[in-house]
Amino acid sequence: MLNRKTEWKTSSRQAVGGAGNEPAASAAAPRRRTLPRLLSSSPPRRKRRHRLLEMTPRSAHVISTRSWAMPVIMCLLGILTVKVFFLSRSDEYVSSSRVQEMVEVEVQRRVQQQVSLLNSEPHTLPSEERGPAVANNFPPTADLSEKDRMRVLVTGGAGFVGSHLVDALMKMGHDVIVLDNFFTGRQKNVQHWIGHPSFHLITHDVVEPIKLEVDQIYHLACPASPPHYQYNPIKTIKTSTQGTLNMLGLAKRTGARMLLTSTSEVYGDPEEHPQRETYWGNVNPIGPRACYDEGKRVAETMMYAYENQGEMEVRVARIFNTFGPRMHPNDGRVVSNFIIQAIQGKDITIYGDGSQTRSFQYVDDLVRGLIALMNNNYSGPVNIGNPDEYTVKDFAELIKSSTESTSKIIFMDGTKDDPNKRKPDITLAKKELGWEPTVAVKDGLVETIKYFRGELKKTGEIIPTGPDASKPRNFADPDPPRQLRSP
Ligand SMILES: O=c1ccn([C@@H]2O[C@H](COP(=O)(O)OP(=O)(O)O[C@H]3OC[C@@H](O)[C@H](O)[C@H]3O)[C@@H](O)[C@H]2O)c(=O)[nH]1
Repeated sequence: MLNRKTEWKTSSRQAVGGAGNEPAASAAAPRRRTLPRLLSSSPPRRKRRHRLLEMTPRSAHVISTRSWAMPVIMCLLGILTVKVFFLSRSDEYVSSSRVQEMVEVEVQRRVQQQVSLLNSEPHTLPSEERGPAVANNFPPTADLSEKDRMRVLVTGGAGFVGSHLVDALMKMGHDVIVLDNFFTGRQKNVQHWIGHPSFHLITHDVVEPIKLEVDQIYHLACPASPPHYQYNPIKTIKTSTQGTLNMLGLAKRTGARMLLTSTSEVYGDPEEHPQRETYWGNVNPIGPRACYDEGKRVAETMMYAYENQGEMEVRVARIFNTFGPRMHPNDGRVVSNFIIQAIQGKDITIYGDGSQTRSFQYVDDLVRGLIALMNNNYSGPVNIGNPDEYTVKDFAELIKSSTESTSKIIFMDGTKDDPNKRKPDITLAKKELGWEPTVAVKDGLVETIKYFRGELKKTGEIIPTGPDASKPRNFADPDPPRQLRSP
């Protein structure tokens, strides 16, 4: 050992010194070697690798002095070669060319599958390929001529009213485009049209602009139930203002006629009864309902400003309380709450003393009214509602008897700025549109109760959305209250 070390030291000195009898080179070499040692105990990795690869006279000398190293290295190489040979024959070993071959085959298989899907008619595909969202049979649609068929946009088309309007337009034979951000809308409301060549569903928030080619626009998008629109008042205002501006911009660019679904809430807590379209309303501009009421009022203002300035065709429907199948189980409005409570034997909750009045129309009548207004020459605002007026207390009794419920009717605190009375004057709609409601409230209730019984069967229990859900959203808590989530 000692001899070898000495031999190595001697030979390394010989190697360095022997490399050059020039003094400059031999003086510089020790300085280069000692500097890294000051910084670390071993030389840097890169340098070490470099030294191994470099065949300097010193390393050549080291190899030559370790003559036993060569057979060991050869032996190791031999073992490695044998191992690679056996591995390549085993099942676990897959060469890179084989991997590439397998990938190509798989890609080809998938492309062929997609091409065959595209070539088949959507309604003839086996159900497992279509997925659960596509209906087996579409409802029948009219075969309109190219001249009569229109591209109709329905914003909020997956909502309660929107989806019924979509049904009517599809059945008439038009091409229908639905825009919905699914805040209160549900895909299942329009599921029966998915896959139909004339139906297009786009997930989109009207607060953002969109470019489409359309002939008519029904602009419904906006939460309409008090707990929903009060949940995020700023968003409600943006939807009615920015959303309506975006749709007006689209209408102007395409030359489409546009209908805004406004509301009886533009009359606020009315001092005129029943309300005619000429009444200017009584709205608290800073109350909890203002985000919706004032939002719709300014939306109406924008519609007529565009009409006056832009030579556009606009229509405004002031919709009164509406009910029917596809109302959201967490809607929170009086019809859905009372039915849900009654069929589950829960307390029927009246806000206030129940003397306030409302007039209820069935959704089919509303849809007929909207289509009549859109396709009529009259362009001023028109009330669309059923003048059949009830106190909320009488309405609770009606629901209780219609459902043969054992529920108790209870009275809770009234809500702020709740209008005391509401009933449409529909003289104008009768005269200009030849429209009036045809479905009696009791008949409409039969269908609606049947629908909610079906929903209850699917979900087991429905917890009605109470007045607490109306509290504006706290921005520190981004999680929506349970009542606003889809069941
Ligand atoms: O559980 C309930 C729910 C509601 N109510 C009361 O029932 C009356 C009707 O309330 P709703 O929530 O159904 O609807 P509102 O009439 O207040 O607003 C509606 O007006 C017309 C539409 O444009 C809108 O859809 C909506 O804003 C109110 O007096 C309300 O306080 C109850 O007594 N109990």
